[in-house]
Amino acid sequence: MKIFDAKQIYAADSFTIQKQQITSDELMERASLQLFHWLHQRMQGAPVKIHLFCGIGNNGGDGLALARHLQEHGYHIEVNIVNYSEKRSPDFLTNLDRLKARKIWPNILNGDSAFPSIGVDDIIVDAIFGIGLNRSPAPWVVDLMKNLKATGAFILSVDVPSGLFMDRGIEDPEFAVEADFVLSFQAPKLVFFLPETARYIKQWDVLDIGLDPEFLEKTETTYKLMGKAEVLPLYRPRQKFSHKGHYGHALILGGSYGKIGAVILSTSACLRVGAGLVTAYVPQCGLLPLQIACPEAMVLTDKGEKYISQIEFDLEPSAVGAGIGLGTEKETVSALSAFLDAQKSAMVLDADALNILSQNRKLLDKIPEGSILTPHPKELERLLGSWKDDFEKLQKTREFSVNHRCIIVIKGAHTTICAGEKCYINNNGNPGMATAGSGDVLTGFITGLLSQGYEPLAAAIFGVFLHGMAGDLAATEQGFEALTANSIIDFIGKAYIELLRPPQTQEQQTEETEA
Ligand SMILES: NC(=O)C1=CN([C@@H]2O[C@H](COP(=O)(O)OP(=O)(O)OC[C@H]3O[C@@H](n4cnc5c(N)ncnc54)[C@H](OP(=O)(O)O)[C@@H]3O)[C@@H](O)[C@H]2O)[C@H](O)CC1
Ligand SMILES: [K+]
Repeated sequence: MKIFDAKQIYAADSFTIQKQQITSDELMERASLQLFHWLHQRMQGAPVKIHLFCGIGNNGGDGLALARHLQEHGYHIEVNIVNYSEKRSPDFLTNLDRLKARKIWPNILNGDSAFPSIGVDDIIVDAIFGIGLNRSPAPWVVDLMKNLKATGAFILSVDVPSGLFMDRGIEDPEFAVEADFVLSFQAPKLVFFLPETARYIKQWDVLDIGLDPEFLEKTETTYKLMGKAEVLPLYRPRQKFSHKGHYGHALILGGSYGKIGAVILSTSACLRVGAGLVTAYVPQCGLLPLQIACPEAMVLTDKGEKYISQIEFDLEPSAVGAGIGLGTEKETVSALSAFLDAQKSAMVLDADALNILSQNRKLLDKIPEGSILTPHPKELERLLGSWKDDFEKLQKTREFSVNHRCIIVIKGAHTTICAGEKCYINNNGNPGMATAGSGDVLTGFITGLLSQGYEPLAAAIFGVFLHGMAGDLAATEQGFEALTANSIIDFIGKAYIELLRPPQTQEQQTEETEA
């Protein structure tokens, strides 16, 4: 699913208005009717008080139009206008007149107004600011936002939580509304998935307001949300008359004294994602544990007892995943440097391999083209330097990806894959996966996919999605707390099955609900 920026949404608005020969007011009416239907379907006329807080722009206009539909259907509403500017938009004014014609008189809230009384079981509709926010809200508006939160009532935000910018971070964490639910028009917004702003959005849904489909199709976006529709076409089915040689020979390279477990996790993940053959290359102390834990894998040992000091082997792996538990000893750095000189095809670089690259920046030029780097945010910071907000972080990551011709997988709640100027945001996975070794498993998955012939970007996208899906299936059975990295490996088979399961027909869905 594409994630459009504010400029593209405004452009889609104007294009739609022109092509469909409608007025902007009609578009607002569509938007507000969608909001109303969503609410009405869930509330079924329940006598809960709904407090609408409307700004003076089009987001506020949506709120006013929604108030009218709610009132027409007998809902108990109270309308407040957050009067932060005198520049009221024409469609806001039209909807204000329509409300007044129905004898609904909104409270006008200014800096010195008392905050209306709201019960904890009431509902708040937040239509203060939409995608048009371009400066921090005035202190009294911030106070009002704090008061909304303090009521404990359910907050439904229209389009975006008020106070969030679409292209930069906020100055202070209190400058935005924390929404329990966001109803976003046409497409989700980037801020829903960024670590600094995602906390303002507990849940979200998209409302289709009929923006021109052709325009949306043609408009290229920097960000895409990964879903089954994007991931499934990447799948490479296994052939009936194939043998293990068709699925590549992957090499997992890493480990040091006390960190052999990481290699075990990566190696078994690589096997279980479908690699034909897997060899682990480890220091000598890793031989026994690996042979016992992963009997299907082969093991090659370095001459170093406790850490890798000179990478030498006599095989031509179809994919390499390096860095897990590697350590950053001086000899290991030289060994990795020499290895990178010889390695020509795209590989996966993780953990200490990334730390070594950050500390020895000359090595960055040796990264084979198309390689996949899988940093967690701290490792990313070591590679890129610090950033002022998530937007700058993503911009720097994209630049790094272009300059070093590699793919970067930023691990996190919404793992984000940057490949050149394009980024793909993952939307599955769960907090149970924030556990030791989860990243080692991901490295194993991506390496295993590369070895089976997936293109680097496809391997990264497919691997991240399957990893999240396996984690979700594991969490369903085990809960968040008991989930370990091994659980993710154990559920990879079910994740494949789930991914490949044909969509249910309407009849099957009904049968399931009735059962
Ligand atoms: N296609 C769609 O998705 C549709 C969306 N709709 C809704 O429209 C809003 C966007 O509406 P817009 O009027 O452009 O912007 P806002 O309502 O967010 O803001 C209104 C104006 O407020 C000014 N502004 C910005 N920041 C501040 C601030 N901190 N303090 C005071 N005022 C501020 C700014 O104007 P200025 O000229 O003063 O800079 C804004 O323009 C979208 O989110 C949807 O809810 C349509 O209803 C249908 C189509
Ligand atoms: K809003």
